[in-house]
Parts: sequence; structure tokens; C-alpha cells
Amino acid sequence: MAFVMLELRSLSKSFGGLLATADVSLAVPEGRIVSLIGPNGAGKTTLFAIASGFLTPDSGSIHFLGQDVTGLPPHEICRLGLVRTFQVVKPFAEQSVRENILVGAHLRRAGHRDAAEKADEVAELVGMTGRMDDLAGSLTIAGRKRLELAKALATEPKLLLLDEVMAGLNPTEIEEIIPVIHRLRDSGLTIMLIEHVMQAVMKLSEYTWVLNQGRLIAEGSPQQIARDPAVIEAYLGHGLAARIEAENRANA
Ligand SMILES: Nc1ncnc2c1ncn2[C@@H]1O[C@H](COP(=O)(O)OP(=O)(O)OP(=O)(O)O)[C@@H](O)[C@H]1O
Repeated sequence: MAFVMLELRSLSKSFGGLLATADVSLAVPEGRIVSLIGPNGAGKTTLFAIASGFLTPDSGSIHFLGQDVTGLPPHEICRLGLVRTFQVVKPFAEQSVRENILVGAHLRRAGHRDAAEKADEVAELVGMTGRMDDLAGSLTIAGRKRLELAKALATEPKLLLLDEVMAGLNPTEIEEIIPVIHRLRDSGLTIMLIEHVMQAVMKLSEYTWVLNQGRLIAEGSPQQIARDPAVIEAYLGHGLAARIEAENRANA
């Protein structure tokens, strides 16, 4: 059994009358790439926000590296080694790529030279070495996504929560970022991703949890998940999964 890096226990969170997270429990093993999928509004980002301290759950607890971190603020959770990226990336547009990455690097490295070394190192990892002096505001969406990744990596995490790093990228850009994420895992990081790009989920993740209306409805390898009637139903709409299954049976 792999060491459990992050454990979410019976988490629930409501916004007014809406149950965005409904009794969710899951355990992320060390050294893997795992993923969280589900239709729009399923509660994926809310779960990331709870795990990383941006939201406090109404009930349940979060355990990172065996420590109960429920209620800790994001910067303290980040210092322990858990960092998230944001779906909507907002770099400091008037600052350079280097300055943006340095914001992350300064979490652990007070000295400028030390932080700058880290910034160079992560820029190389995400393929931004040649863009360090560009203004963040001048980057394409793909460039901003890489910068978001670099800022998170500069905090030297053990667990990285990636919220839709592929959204808005074209197929070539997606193909280019997949090996970057594999390299990060190979360097020892544990990665959990939220992703709508199923091609990327299939290629990258070893284990997947599926959320629908705040609840976990399935888990397993991406291949298992893709065949799960409850998952197909959640994505395609009420009744459709049963119809597809009936059609398959009729055609068999
Ligand atoms: N701060 C908030 N206040 C009120 N409602 C919220 C808030 N954040 C999220 N919600 C609602 O909670 C539900 C879950 O939202 P969430 O963003 O977690 O879903 P998601 O699975 O990440 O969706 P998407 O794939 O579209 O990003 C949605 O119905 C959303 O409108």
C-alpha cells in the first residue's frame, strides 16, 4: 500500500441551499497522478478549495501528511507542501514571468539569489526559460497556464492540485503539456488534476474519482470510469446511459 498523502474525510460544504460538496471521502496515494472529473458544477473546484484551505468545510476533515490541517489558512497548508493552481489564471500582468515565479519561490527562499535559482529551475521544468523577461500579460493562454504551473512549483510542493491546466489549450498545446506533467511526477511530486479534457485524463491519470452534484459517484482507473453507466449518465443526461446500454444489448 502506498503512503496516503492527502486524505479527505466526509467533507461537506453548502452555499446557501446548495450542497456543493456532499460527504466526500477520498485518499490520494503518494507519487501518483490522480484525477477528479465530473460535469460542470459537480463540485470539483470547491473540493480543491477546501483541501487547500481556501474554503472551510461545514463538516469533515482534511489530513495532509498525517496531520489534521482542517481550518488552516492556504499559506500554512502551502508551507506544509500542498499547493493548488487556479482555473482562471490571473498573473501580475505588468510584471515579468520571472517576477511572477519569484512570488512563489519566496515562500521558502528569503534570499533573492536563492529564490532566483529556484525560479530558473522551475521555468526550465515547464519550458519557459526563454520567456522569463516577457511581461506576463503578453503571454498566450498556453503560456499563462505554464506560468501558473511554474508559480505553484516554485513553492516546492509535495502535492500539486491542478485545476484545469489544459482548458483553453489547442490539441498541440495539450500534447506538449502532458510530458511536462509526467516529468513532474517522475521527479517525485504527487499530482491531482481536475480536467475536462478526457484525452488528457486517460493519458495522465492512474486513478480517477467522479463527482456529480457534490457526491462521489464512481472511482477507478480512467478506463473503468469511462465504461461506468453512472458516469455516462451523469455526463450525458438522465436516461441516456440506460438507453445506450439497451441499444448495445439489442445490437449484441
Ligand atoms: N462561492 C460560491 N458561492 C455560491 N455558490 C458557489 C460558490 N462556489 C461554487 N458554487 C456553486 O457550487 C457548485 C459547485 O461548483 P464548482 O465550481 O465546485 O464546480 P466544478 O465541478 O468545479 O464546475 P466546473 O467544471 O464548471 O468548473 C456550483 O453549483 C456552483 O455554482
